[in-house]
Amino acid sequence: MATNDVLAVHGGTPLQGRIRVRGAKNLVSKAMVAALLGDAPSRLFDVPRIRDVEVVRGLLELHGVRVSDGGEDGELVFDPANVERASTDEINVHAGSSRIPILFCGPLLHRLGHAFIPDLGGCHIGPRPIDFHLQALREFGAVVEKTPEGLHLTAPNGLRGTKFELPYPSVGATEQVLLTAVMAEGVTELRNAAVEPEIVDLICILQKMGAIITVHTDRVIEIQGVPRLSGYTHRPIPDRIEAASWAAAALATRGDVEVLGAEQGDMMTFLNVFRSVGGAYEITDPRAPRAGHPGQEGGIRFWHPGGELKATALETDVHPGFMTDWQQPLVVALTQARGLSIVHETVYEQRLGYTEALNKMGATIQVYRDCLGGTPCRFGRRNFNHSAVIAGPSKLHAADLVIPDLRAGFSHLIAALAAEGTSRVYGVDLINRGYEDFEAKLAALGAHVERP
Ligand SMILES: CC(=O)N[C@H]1[C@@H](OP(=O)(O)OP(=O)(O)OC[C@H]2O[C@@H](n3ccc(=O)[nH]c3=O)[C@H](O)[C@@H]2O)O[C@H](CO)[C@@H](O)[C@@H]1O
Ligand SMILES: C=C(OP(=O)(O)O)C(=O)O
Repeated sequence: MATNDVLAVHGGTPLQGRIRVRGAKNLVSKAMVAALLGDAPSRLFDVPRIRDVEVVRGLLELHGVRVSDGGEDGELVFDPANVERASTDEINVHAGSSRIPILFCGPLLHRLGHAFIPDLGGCHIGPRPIDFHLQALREFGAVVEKTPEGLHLTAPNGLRGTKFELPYPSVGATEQVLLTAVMAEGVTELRNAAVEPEIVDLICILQKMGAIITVHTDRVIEIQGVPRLSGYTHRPIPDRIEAASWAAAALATRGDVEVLGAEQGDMMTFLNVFRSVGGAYEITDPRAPRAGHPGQEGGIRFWHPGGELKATALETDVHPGFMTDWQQPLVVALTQARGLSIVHETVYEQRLGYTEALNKMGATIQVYRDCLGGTPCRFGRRNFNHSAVIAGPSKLHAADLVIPDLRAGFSHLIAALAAEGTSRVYGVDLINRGYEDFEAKLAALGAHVERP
């Protein structure tokens, strides 16, 4: 961590104002990988300036893809005319920085017959194995060799469509199958697929490129391989995790924040919980114009309507359930709710470690190994602290905090903003991995923060 990687946060001021979210971190980076599959340039709008985008851009450029800025702010153009092998040393510069490199497997195997994948990064919220990815790739005909420097993959007999059932609806493994199956020979049937909005948007992109993908009921996706794909032009779905994070910040600080660009459809489950704990929101998107504001850019306005927040019980789950990435920011707001809130984290086994820092600030959160929810999950009886009981309301006070990962980091930041006094938050640069210009946005919302 750099010595200046610290933010002094003077808490106690409600966040108020407007900020804007752009393309979703969890779609944009995959859309960039999809551009590798085309035989013509692709154009992507609303690309946020975040670390994951830089990493994927770097990897694409190493593989010969020309990446340039388009005419609009946030527009990137990818020209895959000269895709080529990159050296393992150069690729390894990006080792440990993101999870996206694993999705280069299928596209690179199609384009080059070989792929080298460095060690993955991403948030430390559980072991995060890639066994489903590798199993699926082997089913397609890939040969995977694990070496100390990373993964080498080849496809000596090409890639062929297959029938594959995921043991759990993994987002990344579903994307792996999609990005591989679209140009594999024959038909692929994927069962127990993830159907997150970011996946549906990736399917839209692939369809624009010429892919034939059918989403059946019951998490079944069928892909008919095609011999060539063209480029795409696409404006991605907005970042629903960032939008929910600002919503949680508004609630925890008793503030009022309009998130321009946020969309109701992909946030319905979050909105229901937000309202049931006592938060207020208004859909201000252009499809719901307000009198006197015709045609203005809209989104969702979130605010604390006064009075006390109410405790709730929630379980994180795959879509359409309550997203795991919403959990950490929302829990900070739950420390301000009267009564006992219960959170059962069913997607990652180790996503509650950040609650220790909240307790240090005055919160009362107890974590449990048991499944404290209606649905027993994969982690029950496996010794993982994956349920939490939050007793509130608690008065939060300032503390020195070290950011462990992206969403936990944002939750630390919200807690510092809601707390009385000045906190020092170390390792804040990690937040740039998924929150564009977060310091400028904090300033726009009236937060008192500074780099000491
Ligand atoms: C870059 C990106 O899009 N990240 C998102 C993506 O992560 P990511 O795609 O890594 O998450 P997955 O949906 O794959 O993981 C879900 C669960 O499946 C397990 N698993 C996954 C793959 C595998 O091969 N074996 C295995 O056991 C994981 O350890 C985890 O417990 O979806 C998660 C779930 O919505 C989000 O929290 C992340 O923000
Ligand atoms: C877990 C997350 O991301 P990643 O998969 O990139 O680590 C996240 O965005 O909250």
